[in-house]
Amino acid sequence: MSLWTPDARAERVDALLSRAPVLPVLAIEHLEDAVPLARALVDAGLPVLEVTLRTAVALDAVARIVVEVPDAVVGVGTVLRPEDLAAADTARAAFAISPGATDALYAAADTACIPWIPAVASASDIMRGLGHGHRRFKFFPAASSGGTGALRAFGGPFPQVRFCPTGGIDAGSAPDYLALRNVVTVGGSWMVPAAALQARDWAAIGRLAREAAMLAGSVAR
Ligand SMILES: O=C(O)C(=O)C[C@H](O)[C@H](O)COP(=O)(O)O
Repeated sequence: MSLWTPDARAERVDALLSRAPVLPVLAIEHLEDAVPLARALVDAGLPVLEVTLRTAVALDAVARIVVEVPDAVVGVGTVLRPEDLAAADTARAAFAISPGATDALYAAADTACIPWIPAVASASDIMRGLGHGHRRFKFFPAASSGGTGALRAFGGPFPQVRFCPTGGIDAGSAPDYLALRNVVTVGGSWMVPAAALQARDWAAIGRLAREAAMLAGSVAR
């Protein structure tokens, strides 16, 4: 038995992800970077963040951002196992998002209060997700799984499905994705270049984030 109806789940994910055209995907190595990085992104107009579980401090970073940057909508990324989903909930993240999906995660998400966004890369993946009552998916790795052409093609058999394409997208290609009716938001790390993060150059990250936040305005759907 699921706590979520398909409608409730899709509405909740849309409400979260549609707050910004771009979802920054973050790998935070140093806990002290979490709050200034989140502030730079939120102030630039990108309030929805994905903090990936790729680093040891990720969950502590989420907890800090939740408390200290109240305007941020923080999700936990790289959710690979049900334990990760539970940890995201405990850290008071707004959502959890994965690079793929497993039966164990589909089952755990049914009884979790935190909304979970599985990822797909094929029509079969989408059909499996639909069978579990999901209609919102990350599309990963977007660029190498067919990019905008694949998303346009998915729109035929799956008109009720919308996506957050992520993986290999940058400021140049993001507008092409955002122009598609079945794209809610675009995920990516391009606005947080490794060198700028290492140098704690929040101004440079803020500039790139501001450009990313303006992308939706340049797109006619
Ligand atoms: O770690 C995860 O859970 C992922 O799904 C992977 C990330 O979303 C992408 O690696 C971001 O892609 P880039 O913008 O190409 O850096």
